[in-house]
Amino acid sequence: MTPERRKAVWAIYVWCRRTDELVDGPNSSYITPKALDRWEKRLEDLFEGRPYDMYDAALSDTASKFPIDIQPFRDMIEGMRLDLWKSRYRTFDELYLYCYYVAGTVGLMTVPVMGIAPDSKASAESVYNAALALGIANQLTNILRDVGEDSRRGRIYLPLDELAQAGLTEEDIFRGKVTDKWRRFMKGQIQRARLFFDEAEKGVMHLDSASRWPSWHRCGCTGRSWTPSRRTTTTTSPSARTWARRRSSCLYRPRTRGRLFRHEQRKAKRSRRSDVIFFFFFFLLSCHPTMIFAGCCIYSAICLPYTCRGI
Ligand SMILES: CC(C)=CCC/C(C)=C/CC/C(C)=C/CC/C(C)=C/COP(=O)(O)OP(=O)(O)O
Repeated sequence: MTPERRKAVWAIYVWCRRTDELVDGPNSSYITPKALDRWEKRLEDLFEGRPYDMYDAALSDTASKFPIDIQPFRDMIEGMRLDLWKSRYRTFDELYLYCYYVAGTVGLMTVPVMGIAPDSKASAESVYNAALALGIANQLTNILRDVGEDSRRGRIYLPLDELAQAGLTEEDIFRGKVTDKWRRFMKGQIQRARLFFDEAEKGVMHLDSASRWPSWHRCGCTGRSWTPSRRTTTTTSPSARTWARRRSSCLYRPRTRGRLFRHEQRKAKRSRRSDVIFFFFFFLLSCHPTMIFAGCCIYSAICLPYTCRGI
């Protein structure tokens, strides 16, 4: 990513982190809806070029350089408002809305910074939808990872109607006992999160090429690596997290990368083919002792640069 875009993404990240800290951080017990209203007023001010502090100034600067819209930022604050009073989600629709507020919005905030590839034939809407899906997928994954932690705070972010259909109760969640019913239920939840990752992955290749790598990383490593993990269906312990992270770096990277950058793979294959042809040519020349020097010169002057271009 270009340094300017990187700074802009940091500014967005810092604002999101601070917003999240309001309801999840050490002072969260003092946060009231009024405090969130003040935070929203501060957001409006910084979008109008009146930042309160240097972190706001970073986002204010980003808003002046990139076509970011204020609405996803407002929506994220709305998600924090929800977190102040809501600790149960009756259906997936309710949960989806929460996921949009607290995570899908991040996708919408970042696409204008990352940029859409100039040669992309995809509509802007489909790229934004993919970005939204990446946020939802990550939030669902976090929810599945943190069931134990959330339940200790009295929160259940799993759709209650689906829990009931699986024959599970709130008590089962608080007890934290892993049963076959629980495993079956989690498998279904994981499958759904993976669908959102699939949706997101389709959009990454339409991003500006300089911005694809971090998005792909979020699709393939930090998020999705959790979802196929069997261990996450049975435990939410820190060791399982470490295990899943390790797994993500060795298994998921090559597979997803292969899919995302298929055209780059084809390019590399073409380059390997030309490499073989040139090497053969070089070999023929080198058969005669007087031609070894000439062969080296021809190879390094003509063939090598041509071969490397394709990589
Ligand atoms: C796919 C396309 C077209 C674009 C990508 C656009 C981007 C970068 C979207 C990012 C969406 C995203 C990853 C949102 C994050 C939401 C989330 C759940 C954050 C939590 O982050 P963690 O670091 O996992 O949280 P913890 O601190 O709880 O571990």
